Amino acid sequence: MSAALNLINVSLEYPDGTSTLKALDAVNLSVRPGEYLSLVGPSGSGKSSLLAVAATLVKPTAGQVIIDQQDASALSQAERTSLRRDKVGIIFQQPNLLPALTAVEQLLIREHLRGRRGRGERERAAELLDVVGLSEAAHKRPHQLSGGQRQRVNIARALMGKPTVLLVDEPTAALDHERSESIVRLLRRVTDEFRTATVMVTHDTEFLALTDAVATMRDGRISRALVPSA
Ligand SMILES: Nc1ncnc2c1ncn2[C@@H]1O[C@H](COP(=O)(O)OP(=O)(O)OP(=O)(O)O)[C@@H](O)[C@H]1O
Repeated sequence: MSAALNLINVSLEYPDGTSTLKALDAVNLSVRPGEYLSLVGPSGSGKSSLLAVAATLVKPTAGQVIIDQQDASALSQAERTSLRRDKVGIIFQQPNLLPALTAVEQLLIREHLRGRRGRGERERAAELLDVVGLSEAAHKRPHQLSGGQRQRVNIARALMGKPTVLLVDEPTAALDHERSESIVRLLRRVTDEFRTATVMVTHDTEFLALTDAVATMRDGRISRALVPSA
């Protein structure tokens, strides 16, 4: 099966005084639909840079980012924005929910702004809240939800646009052990059910066995290994 996300020889350089700093150094990575990849590595090794480039939020200095057969590097900025909107789900460490909105409204707001206000959207939002175990909390606002529940809303919201690629940055950083495990398990389940190519940056090495493979970053370079068995 062809990859849903393909990075080919991707480099990202930042100016650093008189020289340049290579945040990404000729990175090659491909992730298939239904595959759940952990991305680990020390602070400053390039994990966030890789997610930002894969999300098409940052243009690499060199190389290609291919999402669902489309080469983002060959697109205009407007085309990249619509590729991102249609194909990429992004889950940041902090859920960034809007305080005034209920859980179901958090899922609907983006569709609403896109002019999609039909019954289909409301049904999908209800279905996704069920998938993440929050049917009962659909009408609660963020301050009435626990940290784990807020992160579940964040995950459901990222799935609203039916993404091909799901990029997740430290989803468990603010959670205790038990809640962290249930979030990693939930991401496993949605990866299987929705066939997303999921990349999760994590420091929680104890949950790596729930994912299919581990890529390690060091000084902007990546190595990929099969996941060690639990
Ligand atoms: N906007 C920027 N301008 C200049 N240098 C940057 C910028 N963003 C990142 N860097 C540098 O690029 C390198 C990779 O950073 P990156 O944030 O991708 O690492 P990371 O592995 O995600 O780190 P952490 O685990 O601490 O979040 C670091 O040396 C960092 O200082």
